[in-house]
Amino acid sequence: MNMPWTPPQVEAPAFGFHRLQKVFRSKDGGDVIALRDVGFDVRQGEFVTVVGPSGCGKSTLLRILAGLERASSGTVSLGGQAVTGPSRDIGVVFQAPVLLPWRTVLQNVLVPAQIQGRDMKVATERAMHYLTLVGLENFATKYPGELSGGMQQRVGIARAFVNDPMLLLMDEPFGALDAMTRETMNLELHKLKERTGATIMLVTHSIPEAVFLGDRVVVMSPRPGRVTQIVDVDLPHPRSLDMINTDRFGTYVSGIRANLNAAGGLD
Ligand SMILES: Nc1ncnc2c1ncn2[C@@H]1O[C@H](COP(=O)(O)OP(=O)(O)OP(=O)(O)O)[C@@H](O)[C@H]1O
Repeated sequence: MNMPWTPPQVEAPAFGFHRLQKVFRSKDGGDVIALRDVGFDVRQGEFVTVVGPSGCGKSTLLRILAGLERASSGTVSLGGQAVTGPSRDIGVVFQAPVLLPWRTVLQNVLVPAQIQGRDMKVATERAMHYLTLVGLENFATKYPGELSGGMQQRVGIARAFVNDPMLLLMDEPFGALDAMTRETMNLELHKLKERTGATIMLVTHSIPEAVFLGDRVVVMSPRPGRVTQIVDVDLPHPRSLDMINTDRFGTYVSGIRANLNAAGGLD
Protein backbone atom coordinates (compact mmCIF):
# COMPACT_ATOMS: atom_id res chain seq x y z
CA MET A 1 0.00 0.00 0.00
CA ASN A 2 1.29 3.41 -0.88
CA MET A 3 1.62 5.66 2.13
CA PRO A 4 0.58 9.29 1.51
CA TRP A 5 3.58 11.55 1.21
CA THR A 6 4.05 13.86 4.13
CA PRO A 7 6.53 16.69 4.04
CA PRO A 8 9.52 16.35 6.35
CA GLN A 9 8.93 17.99 9.72
CA VAL A 10 11.03 21.10 9.90
CA GLU A 11 11.17 22.64 13.34
CA ALA A 12 10.27 26.33 13.27
CA PRO A 13 13.23 28.46 14.34
CA ALA A 14 12.99 30.11 17.75
CA PHE A 15 13.82 33.40 16.08
CA GLY A 16 15.40 34.69 12.93
CA PHE A 17 16.66 37.76 11.11
CA HIS A 18 16.29 38.20 7.37
CA ARG A 19 18.07 40.93 5.38
CA LEU A 20 18.04 43.18 8.42
CA GLN A 21 19.25 46.76 8.08
CA LYS A 22 19.39 49.47 10.70
CA VAL A 23 20.25 53.07 9.91
CA PHE A 24 20.42 55.70 12.67
CA ARG A 25 20.19 59.42 11.95
CA SER A 26 23.16 61.03 13.72
CA LYS A 27 22.99 64.43 15.48
CA ASP A 28 24.71 66.19 12.54
CA GLY A 29 22.01 64.84 10.24
CA GLY A 30 24.12 62.12 8.59
CA ASP A 31 23.21 58.44 8.43
CA VAL A 32 24.94 55.82 10.59
CA ILE A 33 24.52 52.37 9.10
CA ALA A 34 24.59 50.12 12.17
CA LEU A 35 23.53 46.82 10.58
CA ARG A 36 23.71 45.73 6.96
CA ASP A 37 22.01 42.66 5.53
CA VAL A 38 22.09 40.55 8.70
CA GLY A 39 20.43 37.16 8.39
CA PHE A 40 20.46 33.98 10.47
CA ASP A 41 18.02 31.64 12.20
CA VAL A 42 18.32 30.18 15.69
CA ARG A 43 16.82 26.85 16.77
CA GLN A 44 14.70 26.24 19.85
CA GLY A 45 16.95 25.51 22.80
CA GLU A 46 20.07 26.80 21.06
CA PHE A 47 22.60 29.03 22.78
CA VAL A 48 23.91 31.47 20.19
CA THR A 49 26.60 34.00 21.00
CA VAL A 50 27.34 37.12 18.95
CA VAL A 51 30.86 38.51 18.99
CA GLY A 52 32.28 41.55 17.28
CA PRO A 53 34.18 44.79 17.83
CA SER A 54 32.79 47.77 19.69
CA GLY A 55 30.14 49.64 17.71
CA CYS A 56 29.45 46.82 15.21
CA GLY A 57 25.76 46.75 16.09
CA LYS A 58 25.54 43.84 18.58
CA SER A 59 23.34 45.73 21.05
CA THR A 60 21.24 47.12 18.21
CA LEU A 61 20.61 43.59 16.93
CA LEU A 62 19.56 42.45 20.40
CA ARG A 63 17.35 45.50 20.94
CA ILE A 64 15.59 44.96 17.60
CA LEU A 65 14.86 41.33 18.55
CA ALA A 66 13.61 42.49 21.96
CA GLY A 67 11.25 44.91 20.19
CA LEU A 68 12.96 47.91 21.81
CA GLU A 69 14.19 49.28 18.48
CA ARG A 70 12.70 49.05 14.97
CA ALA A 71 14.57 47.72 11.97
CA SER A 72 14.95 50.12 9.03
CA SER A 73 14.28 47.21 6.66
CA GLY A 74 14.25 43.44 6.66
CA THR A 75 12.36 41.14 9.01
CA VAL A 76 12.73 39.73 12.51
CA SER A 77 10.61 36.83 13.65
CA LEU A 78 10.05 35.29 17.05
CA GLY A 79 8.23 31.96 17.27
CA GLY A 80 7.08 32.36 13.67
CA GLN A 81 5.58 35.84 14.24
CA ALA A 82 7.02 39.17 13.10
CA VAL A 83 8.41 41.21 15.99
CA THR A 84 6.52 44.50 16.21
CA GLY A 85 7.25 45.59 19.79
CA PRO A 86 8.36 44.40 23.21
CA SER A 87 7.18 40.91 24.07
CA ARG A 88 6.37 39.20 27.36
CA ASP A 89 8.01 36.10 25.91
CA ILE A 90 11.49 37.61 26.08
CA GLY A 91 13.67 38.06 29.15
CA VAL A 92 16.52 40.56 28.87
CA VAL A 93 19.70 40.84 30.95
CA PHE A 94 21.82 43.96 30.49
CA GLN A 95 25.39 44.68 31.60
CA ALA A 96 24.21 46.31 34.85
CA PRO A 97 21.37 44.44 36.55
CA VAL A 98 19.57 47.64 37.80
CA LEU A 99 18.15 46.23 41.03
CA LEU A 100 15.87 48.25 43.30
CA PRO A 101 17.98 48.89 46.43
CA TRP A 102 15.00 49.11 48.81
CA ARG A 103 13.64 45.70 47.82
CA THR A 104 15.06 42.34 48.90
CA VAL A 105 16.61 39.94 46.41
CA LEU A 106 13.39 37.91 46.22
CA GLN A 107 11.25 41.04 45.81
CA ASN A 108 13.55 42.18 42.98
CA VAL A 109 13.22 38.86 41.18
CA LEU A 110 9.43 39.14 41.49
CA VAL A 111 9.21 42.59 39.82
CA PRO A 112 8.39 41.31 36.27
CA ALA A 113 5.78 38.90 37.68
CA GLN A 114 4.13 41.77 39.57
CA ILE A 115 4.17 44.03 36.53
CA GLN A 116 2.46 41.33 34.49
CA GLY A 117 -0.08 40.57 37.21
CA ARG A 118 0.95 36.93 37.66
CA ASP A 119 -0.21 34.68 40.48
CA MET A 120 2.30 35.71 43.15
CA LYS A 121 2.28 32.38 44.98
CA VAL A 122 3.33 30.55 41.80
CA ALA A 123 5.76 33.37 40.91
CA THR A 124 7.39 33.17 44.36
CA GLU A 125 7.95 29.44 43.93
CA ARG A 126 9.48 30.05 40.52
CA ALA A 127 11.61 32.90 41.87
CA MET A 128 12.99 30.66 44.63
CA HIS A 129 13.59 27.90 42.06
CA TYR A 130 15.72 30.23 39.91
CA LEU A 131 17.45 31.78 42.91
CA THR A 132 18.45 28.23 43.87
CA LEU A 133 19.69 27.51 40.33
CA VAL A 134 21.91 30.60 40.46
CA GLY A 135 23.13 29.67 43.96
CA LEU A 136 21.38 32.47 45.87
CA GLU A 137 18.69 30.58 47.77
CA ASN A 138 20.17 31.76 51.07
CA PHE A 139 20.22 35.40 49.99
CA ALA A 140 16.51 35.85 49.20
CA THR A 141 15.94 38.21 52.14
CA LYS A 142 19.14 40.24 51.64
CA TYR A 143 19.25 43.64 49.94
CA PRO A 144 21.22 44.35 46.72
CA GLY A 145 23.73 46.50 48.62
CA GLU A 146 24.73 43.41 50.63
CA LEU A 147 25.73 41.47 47.48
CA SER A 148 28.86 41.42 45.29
CA GLY A 149 28.66 42.50 41.63
CA GLY A 150 28.56 38.87 40.45
CA MET A 151 25.77 38.03 42.89
CA GLN A 152 23.76 41.06 41.75
CA GLN A 153 24.12 39.91 38.17
CA ARG A 154 22.82 36.47 39.19
CA VAL A 155 19.75 38.17 40.67
CA GLY A 156 19.26 39.86 37.29
CA ILE A 157 19.44 36.46 35.57
CA ALA A 158 16.92 34.86 37.99
CA ARG A 159 14.64 37.87 37.41
CA ALA A 160 14.86 37.40 33.63
CA PHE A 161 13.77 33.75 34.02
CA VAL A 162 10.88 34.34 36.43
CA ASN A 163 8.17 34.69 33.79
CA ASP A 164 9.44 31.63 31.93
CA PRO A 165 10.47 33.50 28.76
CA MET A 166 10.61 31.78 25.38
CA LEU A 167 13.91 33.50 24.80
CA LEU A 168 16.59 35.06 26.99
CA LEU A 169 18.64 37.93 25.55
CA MET A 170 21.85 38.92 27.28
CA ASP A 171 23.83 42.06 26.41
CA GLU A 172 27.41 41.83 27.77
CA PRO A 173 25.99 40.52 31.07
CA PHE A 174 29.41 39.88 32.59
CA GLY A 175 31.35 42.77 31.05
CA ALA A 176 31.64 44.64 34.35
CA LEU A 177 32.93 41.67 36.34
CA ASP A 178 36.53 40.75 37.12
CA ALA A 179 38.05 37.90 35.09
CA MET A 180 37.65 35.19 37.73
CA THR A 181 34.06 36.05 38.59
CA ARG A 182 33.32 36.21 34.89
CA GLU A 183 34.61 32.64 34.37
CA THR A 184 32.51 31.41 37.27
CA MET A 185 29.45 33.19 35.90
CA ASN A 186 30.05 31.64 32.48
CA LEU A 187 30.02 28.22 34.08
CA GLU A 188 26.89 29.03 36.11
CA LEU A 189 25.08 30.30 33.04
CA HIS A 190 26.08 27.23 31.06
CA LYS A 191 24.67 24.96 33.81
CA LEU A 192 21.48 27.01 33.96
CA LYS A 193 21.09 26.62 30.22
CA GLU A 194 21.64 22.84 30.43
CA ARG A 195 19.01 22.54 33.17
CA THR A 196 16.35 24.76 31.60
CA GLY A 197 16.83 24.13 27.87
CA ALA A 198 16.24 27.86 27.30
CA THR A 199 16.96 29.52 23.96
CA ILE A 200 19.58 32.19 24.61
CA MET A 201 21.30 34.89 22.56
CA LEU A 202 24.25 36.56 24.30
CA VAL A 203 26.36 39.35 22.87
CA THR A 204 29.93 39.82 24.00
CA HIS A 205 33.33 41.32 23.15
CA SER A 206 35.05 38.24 24.51
CA ILE A 207 35.88 35.51 21.99
CA PRO A 208 36.62 32.86 24.70
CA GLU A 209 33.28 33.64 26.37
CA ALA A 210 31.49 33.35 23.02
CA VAL A 211 33.12 29.95 22.34
CA PHE A 212 32.65 28.60 25.87
CA LEU A 213 28.93 29.38 25.96
CA GLY A 214 27.88 29.11 22.34
CA ASP A 215 26.48 26.18 20.41
CA ARG A 216 27.14 28.57 17.54
CA VAL A 217 29.09 31.81 17.42
CA VAL A 218 27.94 34.57 15.08
CA VAL A 219 30.92 36.76 14.15
CA MET A 220 30.25 40.34 13.08
CA SER A 221 32.37 42.83 11.14
CA PRO A 222 33.10 46.39 12.26
CA ARG A 223 30.37 48.90 11.45
CA PRO A 224 28.31 48.58 9.36
CA GLY A 225 27.77 45.28 11.16
CA ARG A 226 27.50 42.27 8.89
CA VAL A 227 27.74 38.59 9.73
CA THR A 228 31.14 37.43 8.47
CA GLN A 229 31.13 33.92 9.89
CA ILE A 230 28.90 31.51 11.82
CA VAL A 231 30.90 28.89 13.71
CA ASP A 232 29.41 25.62 14.98
CA VAL A 233 31.15 24.93 18.29
CA ASP A 234 31.52 21.19 18.46
CA LEU A 235 32.75 20.93 22.03
CA PRO A 236 31.17 18.36 24.38
CA HIS A 237 28.42 19.17 26.87
CA PRO A 238 28.44 19.88 29.73
CA ARG A 239 31.32 22.27 29.26
CA SER A 240 33.90 22.73 31.97
CA LEU A 241 36.46 25.45 32.61
CA ASP A 242 39.26 22.91 31.91
CA MET A 243 38.20 22.96 28.27
CA ILE A 244 39.44 26.53 27.93
CA ASN A 245 43.01 25.19 28.01
CA THR A 246 42.50 22.54 25.34
CA ASP A 247 43.83 22.76 21.78
CA ARG A 248 40.34 22.42 20.34
CA PHE A 249 39.10 25.39 22.32
CA GLY A 250 42.18 27.38 21.31
CA THR A 251 41.60 26.53 17.65
CA TYR A 252 38.07 27.96 17.77
CA VAL A 253 39.28 31.12 19.50
CA SER A 254 42.18 31.73 17.12
CA GLY A 255 39.99 31.02 14.06
CA ILE A 256 37.44 33.62 15.15
CA ARG A 257 40.18 36.10 16.08
CA ALA A 258 41.74 35.69 12.61
CA ASN A 259 38.35 36.29 11.02
CA LEU A 260 37.81 39.46 13.07
CA ASN A 261 41.31 40.72 12.27
CA ALA A 262 40.80 40.06 8.57
CA ALA A 263 37.55 42.06 8.70
CA GLY A 264 39.55 44.93 10.21
CA GLY A 265 38.39 44.92 13.65
CA LEU A 266 39.38 43.76 17.08
CA ASP A 267 39.32 46.46 19.70
N1 LIG B 1 20.17 55.76 19.16
C1 LIG B 1 21.23 55.87 18.34
N2 LIG B 1 21.41 56.96 17.58
C2 LIG B 1 22.45 57.08 16.73
N3 LIG B 1 23.40 56.13 16.58
C3 LIG B 1 23.29 55.02 17.33
C4 LIG B 1 22.20 54.83 18.25
N4 LIG B 1 22.35 53.61 18.85
C5 LIG B 1 23.48 53.08 18.33
N5 LIG B 1 24.03 53.91 17.42
C6 LIG B 1 25.25 53.66 16.63
O1 LIG B 1 25.10 52.41 15.98
C7 LIG B 1 26.33 51.69 16.01
C8 LIG B 1 26.10 50.34 16.69
O2 LIG B 1 25.86 50.54 18.08
P1 LIG B 1 25.70 49.31 19.09
O3 LIG B 1 25.53 49.88 20.44
O4 LIG B 1 24.66 48.39 18.59
O5 LIG B 1 27.12 48.59 18.95
P2 LIG B 1 27.76 47.43 19.86
O6 LIG B 1 28.39 46.46 18.93
O7 LIG B 1 26.75 46.89 20.80
O8 LIG B 1 28.87 48.25 20.63
P3 LIG B 1 29.55 47.93 22.06
O9 LIG B 1 30.16 46.59 21.92
O10 LIG B 1 30.56 49.02 22.21
O11 LIG B 1 28.46 48.00 23.08
C9 LIG B 1 27.33 52.56 16.74
O12 LIG B 1 28.10 53.25 15.81
C10 LIG B 1 26.46 53.52 17.53
O13 LIG B 1 27.12 54.75 17.70
